[in-house]
Amino acid sequence: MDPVNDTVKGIRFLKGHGTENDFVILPDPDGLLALSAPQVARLCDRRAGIGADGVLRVVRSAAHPEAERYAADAEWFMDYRNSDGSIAEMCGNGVRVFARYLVLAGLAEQGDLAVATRGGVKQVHVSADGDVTVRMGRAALPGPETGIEVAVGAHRWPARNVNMGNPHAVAFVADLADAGTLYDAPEVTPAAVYPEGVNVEFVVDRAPRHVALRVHERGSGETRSCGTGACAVMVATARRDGVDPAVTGEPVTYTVDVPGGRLVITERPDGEIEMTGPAVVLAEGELDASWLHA
Ligand SMILES: N[C@@H](CCC[C@H](N)C(=O)O)C(=O)O
Repeated sequence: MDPVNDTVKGIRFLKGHGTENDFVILPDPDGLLALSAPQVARLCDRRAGIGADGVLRVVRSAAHPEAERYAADAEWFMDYRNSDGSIAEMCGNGVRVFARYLVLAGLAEQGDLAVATRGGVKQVHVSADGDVTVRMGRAALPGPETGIEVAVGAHRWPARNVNMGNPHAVAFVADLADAGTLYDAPEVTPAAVYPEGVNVEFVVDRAPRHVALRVHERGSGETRSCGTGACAVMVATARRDGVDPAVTGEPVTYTVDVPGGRLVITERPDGEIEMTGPAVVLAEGELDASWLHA
Protein backbone atom coordinates (compact mmCIF):
# COMPACT_ATOMS: atom_id res chain seq x y z
CA MET A 1 0.00 0.00 0.00
CA ASP A 2 1.17 3.50 -0.84
CA PRO A 3 0.54 5.48 2.39
CA VAL A 4 0.33 8.80 0.54
CA ASN A 5 -1.69 8.10 -2.52
CA ASP A 6 -4.08 5.59 -0.98
CA THR A 7 -5.29 8.20 1.50
CA VAL A 8 -5.77 10.94 -1.11
CA LYS A 9 -9.33 11.08 -2.46
CA GLY A 10 -9.00 14.13 -4.68
CA ILE A 11 -5.98 15.98 -6.02
CA ARG A 12 -6.28 19.73 -6.43
CA PHE A 13 -5.16 21.17 -9.76
CA LEU A 14 -5.26 24.49 -11.54
CA LYS A 15 -4.99 25.38 -15.20
CA GLY A 16 -2.99 28.30 -16.57
CA HIS A 17 -1.20 29.56 -19.64
CA GLY A 18 1.43 32.02 -20.79
CA THR A 19 0.77 33.23 -24.35
CA GLU A 20 -1.28 30.03 -24.75
CA ASN A 21 1.53 27.68 -23.72
CA ASP A 22 -0.74 25.87 -21.27
CA PHE A 23 -0.07 23.96 -18.08
CA VAL A 24 -1.73 21.83 -15.44
CA ILE A 25 -0.56 23.18 -12.09
CA LEU A 26 -0.32 20.63 -9.26
CA PRO A 27 0.19 22.14 -5.79
CA ASP A 28 2.25 19.59 -3.84
CA PRO A 29 4.06 21.64 -1.17
CA ASP A 30 5.51 18.68 0.71
CA GLY A 31 6.50 16.72 -2.39
CA LEU A 32 4.21 13.78 -1.61
CA LEU A 33 2.80 13.25 -5.09
CA ALA A 34 4.87 10.66 -6.93
CA LEU A 35 4.21 11.63 -10.56
CA SER A 36 5.24 9.15 -13.23
CA ALA A 37 5.78 9.98 -16.91
CA PRO A 38 2.65 8.04 -17.99
CA GLN A 39 0.58 9.95 -15.40
CA VAL A 40 1.85 13.28 -16.76
CA ALA A 41 1.02 12.17 -20.30
CA ARG A 42 -2.52 11.20 -19.22
CA LEU A 43 -3.04 14.53 -17.46
CA CYS A 44 -1.88 16.41 -20.56
CA ASP A 45 -4.02 14.36 -22.97
CA ARG A 46 -6.43 16.87 -24.57
CA ARG A 47 -9.26 14.34 -24.94
CA ALA A 48 -8.95 11.81 -22.11
CA GLY A 49 -7.21 14.10 -19.60
CA ILE A 50 -7.24 17.77 -18.60
CA GLY A 51 -5.10 18.76 -21.57
CA ALA A 52 -1.92 20.82 -21.52
CA ASP A 53 1.53 21.32 -23.03
CA GLY A 54 3.07 20.42 -19.69
CA VAL A 55 2.73 20.05 -15.93
CA LEU A 56 4.01 22.44 -13.24
CA ARG A 57 4.27 20.65 -9.89
CA VAL A 58 4.59 23.22 -7.08
CA VAL A 59 6.92 21.82 -4.43
CA ARG A 60 8.80 23.49 -1.58
CA SER A 61 12.48 23.53 -2.58
CA ALA A 62 13.36 22.01 0.80
CA ALA A 63 11.09 19.05 0.03
CA HIS A 64 12.62 18.14 -3.35
CA PRO A 65 16.00 16.40 -3.69
CA GLU A 66 16.84 18.33 -6.88
CA ALA A 67 16.06 21.70 -5.27
CA GLU A 68 16.96 21.51 -1.59
CA ARG A 69 20.24 23.31 -2.33
CA TYR A 70 18.18 26.31 -3.51
CA ALA A 71 15.92 26.44 -0.44
CA ALA A 72 17.68 29.45 1.12
CA ASP A 73 17.21 31.52 -2.07
CA ALA A 74 13.86 30.30 -3.40
CA GLU A 75 11.12 28.76 -1.28
CA TRP A 76 9.35 27.12 -4.24
CA PHE A 77 10.59 24.68 -6.88
CA MET A 78 8.98 24.34 -10.31
CA ASP A 79 9.00 20.63 -11.16
CA TYR A 80 8.31 21.00 -14.90
CA ARG A 81 7.33 18.08 -17.18
CA ASN A 82 6.64 18.04 -20.91
CA SER A 83 3.30 16.63 -22.08
CA ASP A 84 4.89 13.27 -22.96
CA GLY A 85 6.09 13.01 -19.35
CA SER A 86 9.73 13.84 -20.07
CA ILE A 87 11.65 16.23 -17.84
CA ALA A 88 13.16 19.44 -19.21
CA GLU A 89 15.75 21.74 -17.68
CA MET A 90 13.70 24.90 -18.04
CA CYS A 91 10.36 26.31 -19.18
CA GLY A 92 10.21 30.08 -19.65
CA ASN A 93 6.44 30.40 -19.92
CA GLY A 94 6.01 27.83 -17.19
CA VAL A 95 8.02 29.84 -14.68
CA ARG A 96 5.92 32.93 -15.40
CA VAL A 97 2.66 31.00 -14.88
CA PHE A 98 4.16 29.32 -11.79
CA ALA A 99 4.93 32.75 -10.28
CA ARG A 100 1.43 34.00 -11.10
CA TYR A 101 0.03 30.96 -9.26
CA LEU A 102 2.23 31.56 -6.18
CA VAL A 103 0.89 35.13 -5.89
CA LEU A 104 -2.72 34.09 -6.52
CA ALA A 105 -2.47 31.36 -3.88
CA GLY A 106 -0.96 33.76 -1.33
CA LEU A 107 2.31 31.81 -1.30
CA ALA A 108 4.31 34.83 -2.45
CA GLU A 109 3.85 38.60 -2.54
CA GLN A 110 3.19 40.40 -5.82
CA GLY A 111 6.39 42.03 -7.12
CA ASP A 112 9.80 40.39 -7.01
CA LEU A 113 10.18 36.73 -6.11
CA ALA A 114 12.54 33.85 -6.80
CA VAL A 115 11.63 30.45 -8.26
CA ALA A 116 13.90 27.41 -8.19
CA THR A 117 14.02 25.41 -11.43
CA ARG A 118 16.23 22.64 -12.78
CA GLY A 119 18.00 25.46 -14.64
CA GLY A 120 18.81 27.27 -11.37
CA VAL A 121 17.04 30.02 -9.42
CA LYS A 122 15.12 32.51 -11.60
CA GLN A 123 14.22 36.02 -10.48
CA VAL A 124 10.66 36.89 -11.45
CA HIS A 125 8.58 40.07 -11.27
CA VAL A 126 4.80 39.65 -11.07
CA SER A 127 2.96 42.83 -12.09
CA ALA A 128 -0.58 43.79 -11.22
CA ASP A 129 -1.30 44.41 -14.93
CA GLY A 130 -1.12 40.70 -15.85
CA ASP A 131 2.44 40.67 -17.14
CA VAL A 132 5.18 38.60 -15.57
CA THR A 133 8.87 39.22 -16.26
CA VAL A 134 11.52 36.57 -15.74
CA ARG A 135 15.30 36.89 -15.79
CA MET A 136 16.18 33.89 -17.89
CA GLY A 137 19.97 33.98 -17.51
CA ARG A 138 22.41 33.99 -20.40
CA ALA A 139 22.12 32.25 -23.75
CA ALA A 140 24.93 30.00 -24.95
CA LEU A 141 25.67 29.61 -28.65
CA PRO A 142 27.74 26.43 -28.58
CA GLY A 143 27.97 25.99 -32.34
CA PRO A 144 28.85 24.67 -34.76
CA GLU A 145 28.15 28.02 -36.46
CA THR A 146 27.50 26.31 -39.78
CA GLY A 147 26.34 22.87 -40.80
CA ILE A 148 23.25 22.43 -38.62
CA GLU A 149 20.12 21.93 -40.73
CA VAL A 150 16.41 21.67 -40.00
CA ALA A 151 14.25 19.82 -42.54
CA VAL A 152 10.51 19.45 -43.01
CA GLY A 153 9.51 17.49 -46.10
CA ALA A 154 11.32 18.99 -49.08
CA HIS A 155 12.27 22.18 -47.20
CA ARG A 156 15.71 22.50 -45.59
CA TRP A 157 17.09 25.49 -43.68
CA PRO A 158 20.38 26.24 -41.92
CA ALA A 159 19.88 26.55 -38.16
CA ARG A 160 21.64 28.13 -35.20
CA ASN A 161 22.28 26.16 -32.01
CA VAL A 162 21.17 28.21 -28.99
CA ASN A 163 21.04 26.88 -25.44
CA MET A 164 18.78 28.56 -22.89
CA GLY A 165 19.36 25.87 -20.28
CA ASN A 166 17.51 23.65 -22.76
CA PRO A 167 18.48 23.06 -26.41
CA HIS A 168 17.13 24.96 -29.43
CA ALA A 169 17.67 24.95 -33.19
CA VAL A 170 16.62 28.30 -34.69
CA ALA A 171 15.90 28.44 -38.44
CA PHE A 172 15.06 31.60 -40.40
CA VAL A 173 12.43 30.79 -43.04
CA ALA A 174 10.69 32.70 -45.84
CA ASP A 175 7.19 31.81 -44.63
CA LEU A 176 6.03 30.19 -41.36
CA ALA A 177 3.65 28.03 -43.41
CA ASP A 178 6.69 26.30 -44.98
CA ALA A 179 7.10 24.39 -41.69
CA GLY A 180 3.92 22.49 -42.63
CA THR A 181 1.62 20.87 -40.06
CA LEU A 182 4.45 20.10 -37.58
CA TYR A 183 2.54 16.99 -36.50
CA ASP A 184 5.91 15.25 -36.58
CA ALA A 185 9.19 16.53 -35.21
CA PRO A 186 11.34 18.28 -37.83
CA GLU A 187 14.53 16.45 -38.76
CA VAL A 188 17.59 18.15 -37.29
CA THR A 189 21.08 17.22 -38.50
CA PRO A 190 23.69 16.36 -37.44
CA ALA A 191 21.71 14.60 -34.71
CA ALA A 192 24.88 14.31 -32.61
CA VAL A 193 24.69 18.07 -31.88
CA TYR A 194 21.56 17.40 -29.81
CA PRO A 195 22.00 14.11 -27.95
CA GLU A 196 19.10 14.99 -25.60
CA GLY A 197 16.72 16.05 -28.40
CA VAL A 198 15.91 19.61 -29.42
CA ASN A 199 13.23 22.29 -29.57
CA VAL A 200 12.97 23.74 -33.10
CA GLU A 201 11.96 27.33 -33.88
CA PHE A 202 10.99 28.68 -37.32
CA VAL A 203 11.35 32.46 -37.60
CA VAL A 204 10.27 35.22 -39.98
CA ASP A 205 10.91 38.96 -39.81
CA ARG A 206 7.96 41.25 -39.14
CA ALA A 207 9.76 44.63 -38.80
CA PRO A 208 13.10 45.87 -37.46
CA ARG A 209 13.66 44.12 -34.10
CA HIS A 210 10.34 42.34 -34.43
CA VAL A 211 10.01 38.68 -35.46
CA ALA A 212 7.39 35.92 -35.40
CA LEU A 213 7.91 32.23 -34.74
CA ARG A 214 6.42 28.78 -34.77
CA VAL A 215 7.88 26.13 -32.52
CA HIS A 216 7.99 22.35 -32.30
CA GLU A 217 8.86 21.51 -28.70
CA ARG A 218 10.79 18.47 -27.62
CA GLY A 219 8.37 16.36 -25.59
CA SER A 220 5.27 18.44 -26.37
CA GLY A 221 4.96 18.86 -30.17
CA GLU A 222 3.88 22.14 -31.76
CA THR A 223 2.81 24.60 -29.07
CA ARG A 224 1.35 28.11 -29.25
CA SER A 225 4.38 29.58 -27.49
CA CYS A 226 7.72 28.67 -25.97
CA GLY A 227 9.47 31.12 -23.66
CA THR A 228 12.94 29.62 -23.85
CA GLY A 229 12.40 29.29 -27.61
CA ALA A 230 11.45 32.96 -27.94
CA CYS A 231 14.63 33.93 -26.03
CA ALA A 232 16.73 31.66 -28.26
CA VAL A 233 15.13 33.29 -31.30
CA MET A 234 15.79 36.78 -29.92
CA VAL A 235 19.50 36.05 -29.46
CA ALA A 236 19.88 34.28 -32.83
CA THR A 237 18.13 37.19 -34.56
CA ALA A 238 20.21 39.83 -32.80
CA ARG A 239 23.45 38.07 -33.81
CA ARG A 240 22.18 37.69 -37.38
CA ASP A 241 21.47 41.44 -37.32
CA GLY A 242 25.02 42.09 -36.08
CA VAL A 243 23.78 43.22 -32.65
CA ASP A 244 25.58 42.08 -29.50
CA PRO A 245 24.95 44.06 -26.29
CA ALA A 246 28.23 42.73 -24.87
CA VAL A 247 30.00 44.65 -27.67
CA THR A 248 27.84 47.80 -27.83
CA GLY A 249 27.33 48.10 -24.07
CA GLU A 250 23.65 48.87 -24.75
CA PRO A 251 20.68 46.60 -24.01
CA VAL A 252 18.67 45.47 -27.02
CA THR A 253 14.97 44.62 -27.13
CA TYR A 254 13.09 42.49 -29.65
CA THR A 255 9.37 41.81 -29.92
CA VAL A 256 8.71 38.12 -30.56
CA ASP A 257 5.23 37.18 -31.80
CA VAL A 258 4.18 33.61 -31.10
CA PRO A 259 0.95 31.96 -32.32
CA GLY A 260 -0.53 32.54 -28.83
CA GLY A 261 0.47 36.17 -28.30
CA ARG A 262 3.49 38.42 -27.89
CA LEU A 263 6.65 38.33 -25.76
CA VAL A 264 9.07 41.22 -25.28
CA ILE A 265 12.67 40.18 -24.75
CA THR A 266 15.67 42.25 -23.74
CA GLU A 267 19.32 41.20 -23.70
CA ARG A 268 21.59 43.24 -21.44
CA PRO A 269 25.32 43.94 -21.87
CA ASP A 270 26.14 41.31 -19.20
CA GLY A 271 24.21 38.76 -21.29
CA GLU A 272 21.21 38.53 -18.95
CA ILE A 273 17.98 37.98 -20.88
CA GLU A 274 14.67 39.31 -19.55
CA MET A 275 11.35 38.12 -20.95
CA THR A 276 7.99 39.79 -20.35
CA GLY A 277 4.52 38.59 -21.27
CA PRO A 278 1.12 37.70 -19.87
CA ALA A 279 0.60 34.78 -17.48
CA VAL A 280 -2.86 33.63 -16.52
CA VAL A 281 -4.32 31.14 -14.05
CA LEU A 282 -7.91 30.56 -15.13
CA ALA A 283 -9.39 27.48 -13.48
CA GLU A 284 -9.20 25.25 -10.46
CA GLY A 285 -10.57 21.78 -9.84
CA GLU A 286 -10.14 18.40 -8.26
CA LEU A 287 -8.80 15.32 -9.99
CA ASP A 288 -10.11 11.89 -9.18
CA ALA A 289 -7.08 10.37 -7.48
CA SER A 290 -8.16 6.85 -8.48
CA TRP A 291 -8.11 7.96 -12.15
CA LEU A 292 -4.59 9.35 -11.80
CA HIS A 293 -3.32 6.28 -10.01
CA ALA A 294 -5.17 3.69 -12.11
N1 LIG B 1 7.42 25.70 -23.31
C1 LIG B 1 8.61 25.89 -22.59
C2 LIG B 1 9.75 24.93 -22.86
C3 LIG B 1 9.43 23.56 -22.27
C4 LIG B 1 10.59 22.58 -22.34
C5 LIG B 1 10.91 22.10 -23.72
N2 LIG B 1 9.82 21.42 -24.36
C6 LIG B 1 12.13 21.17 -23.64
O1 LIG B 1 11.97 19.94 -23.62
O2 LIG B 1 13.25 21.69 -23.58
C7 LIG B 1 9.05 27.32 -22.49
O3 LIG B 1 8.16 28.17 -22.40
O4 LIG B 1 10.25 27.61 -22.41
